[in-house]
Amino acid sequence: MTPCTATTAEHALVCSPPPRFGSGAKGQYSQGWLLCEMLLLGKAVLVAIYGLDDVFPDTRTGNVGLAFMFCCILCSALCVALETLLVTHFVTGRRDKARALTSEETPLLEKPDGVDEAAAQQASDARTILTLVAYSAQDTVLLSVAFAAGALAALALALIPYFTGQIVDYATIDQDSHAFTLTTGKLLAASLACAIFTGIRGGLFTVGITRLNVRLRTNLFASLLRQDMGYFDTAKSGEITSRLAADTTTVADQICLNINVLMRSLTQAVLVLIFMFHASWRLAVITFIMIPCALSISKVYGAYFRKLGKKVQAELAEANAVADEALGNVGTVRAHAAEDSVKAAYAAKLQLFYVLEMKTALAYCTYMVTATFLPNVVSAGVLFYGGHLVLANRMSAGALVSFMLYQQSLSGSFQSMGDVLSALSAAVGAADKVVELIHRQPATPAPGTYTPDTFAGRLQLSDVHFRYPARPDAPVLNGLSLQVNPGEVVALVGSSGGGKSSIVKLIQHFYMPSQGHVRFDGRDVGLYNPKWLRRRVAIVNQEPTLFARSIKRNILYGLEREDGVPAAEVPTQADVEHAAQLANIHHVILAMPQGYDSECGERGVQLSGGQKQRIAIARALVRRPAVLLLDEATSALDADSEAAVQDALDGIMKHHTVLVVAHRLSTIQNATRILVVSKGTVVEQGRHEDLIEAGGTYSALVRRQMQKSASTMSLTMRPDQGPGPSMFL
Ligand SMILES: Nc1ncnc2c1ncn2[C@@H]1O[C@H](COP(=O)(O)OP(=O)(O)OP(=O)(O)O)[C@@H](O)[C@H]1O
Repeated sequence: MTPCTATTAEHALVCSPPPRFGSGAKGQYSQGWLLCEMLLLGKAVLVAIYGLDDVFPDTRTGNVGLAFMFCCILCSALCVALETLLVTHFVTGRRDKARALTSEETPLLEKPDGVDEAAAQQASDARTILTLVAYSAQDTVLLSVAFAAGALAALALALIPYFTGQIVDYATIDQDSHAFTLTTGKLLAASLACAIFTGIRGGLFTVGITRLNVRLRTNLFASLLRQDMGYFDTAKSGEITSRLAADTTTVADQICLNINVLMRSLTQAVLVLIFMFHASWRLAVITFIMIPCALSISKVYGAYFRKLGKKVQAELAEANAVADEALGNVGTVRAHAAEDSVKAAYAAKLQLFYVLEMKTALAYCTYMVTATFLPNVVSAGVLFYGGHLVLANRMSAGALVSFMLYQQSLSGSFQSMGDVLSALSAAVGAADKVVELIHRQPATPAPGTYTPDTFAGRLQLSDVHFRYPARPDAPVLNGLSLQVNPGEVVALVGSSGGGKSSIVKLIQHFYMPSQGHVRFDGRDVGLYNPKWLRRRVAIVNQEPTLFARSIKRNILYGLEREDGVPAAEVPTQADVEHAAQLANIHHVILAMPQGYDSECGERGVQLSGGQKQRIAIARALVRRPAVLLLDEATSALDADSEAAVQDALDGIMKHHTVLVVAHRLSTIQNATRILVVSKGTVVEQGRHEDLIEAGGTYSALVRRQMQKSASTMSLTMRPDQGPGPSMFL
């Protein structure tokens, strides 16, 4: 019966103390460790069961026996160290990969030491822990039951050595077969109780982990959706999804599992200590002094080893940088016949890495000798003194066996607590990023709440200056002013990169101008309730995005019950079909086998570009908006699709207030006003004819496009189409 079995298994799962790397190394280390322990335990049991007098007839021989045991332990420790040295060599590659991953996950480990930084880190850790506690508080009952089950399991576990000692006494000294059988039954009952409560604890914690995981994901997702567009411009999408997909699970798993083990080890240690004092207070005091000494040595070594690990990692990163640079520019390397110098540079970096790794291996070897030897020294010391107590009839042999088992269990608990605490701090480091993101406040102020009874849709931009947060040094709009009155169709034209789409984004309040105002009906766009406003100001983007759902649900996107829209306000099937008719796509949808229920596929891949765009137009129109923002994009469409989209837009523009980023001459010709945008300002405005007559930027733009169009006309023009409508500006 080994009371540490559960500890060892769980320990291996959750703890990542610095000196143990790679499952192979850890496995072999554990085997060697177990061998030593079994050797020692075997001796202890032998000595205790048969009585020191039988095995070693007198105290002197007993001492010789113990000296022999010390030799055995030392040999075992050396064997383990040797084995470790070899394993260190073999697992070097795997370990560095693991380290690189760990450092990527927890860059706080890589930050330079500094008082301010350390204080900030502490504050951030505290906030992370508080957040996680707050999230877990919702499962107080579940977790309390899990902890109670854990405590009962620890109690039952602590009883096992106690009964084992009694069994030894009944079988050897007292020779009481009835008590022997009864105690064996008790031992089995304690084992069963321990197993059942361990199972309950494990199951409940798994439920807790999953619930925390779901809660973290939900809150993180909500926080991400709340963020300003500037955040998405700078954040890497892979990183964001990895936070959501991997980090949340890691955090929930690591934190819960480590807290679970910590609580269990703590309870176990307390109970074991009580039993130990009960078995022999003298021995308990000795153990209590020796175990922390042994653990302190491990701790000091751990810090040194981590430092060494960082250096190794830095060296490896430099070697990788040399390889990356060479492989990323292999053509240049070859063209300049620089292969030899690149190889030499890489080898030099690897040599530095190798030397450091040798130091690491040596340090690891030393550690293993100490770490293997010291616990056994503790055991041997306890056994030596305990043997004397037994010889002096101050303690029974069974109590000594119990004590030895408790001592094993206690050092296991201490070790496990130390490991779990360091693993917890790493997990808190990983959680930091998730919690930080959950608490991140968008750069834009809180959404407005204004929902007026009437909305004419008068749009006004006055003296707007703007730079994207991702490129704060590049001004995009420089004091731009414009007005769109209800019923007007205003077209924005100008060369690419002039800032037309940026104007549309500001009107949507995706970004805030650094200076100036964007207003609807005289009120700042940010004051309006965004949900309310999105129904009154609709957009058709340059590259409309459809989602993997039915056509009907794509048209209704954002207007369904799940979006918080009251049932009475959700557009009906008739509304959807009407919008599709206006968008010139109804007949196409009806021709599909499943009509409005036809799937669009991921990003709308099952539809053509023109169909996608017309569905996006229907999506805008189903809102019955007061203002339509159109960022025309027809350049990617073939002539037929373009004509279909254009027909739809022409129809719409007659009945709406429209601000259109125009690429077609037909749109521009019909516009109430044309604004020519260049370098972030309106350089010309007026009707088509007036601007042509003025002979400025606009007329030059039209002339240039006419020439370009004439040269490609035969490819892009339908037979019934003149050169005009298919022009792109
Ligand atoms: N998200 C962004 N982050 C940083 N800079 C951006 C971003 N979007 C656009 N820009 C930059 O802002 C400037 C104006 O871009 P914008 O898309 O508004 O021009 P445009 O007139 O609509 O061009 P086009 O007609 O080609 O669509 C460009 O220099 C562009 O590189």
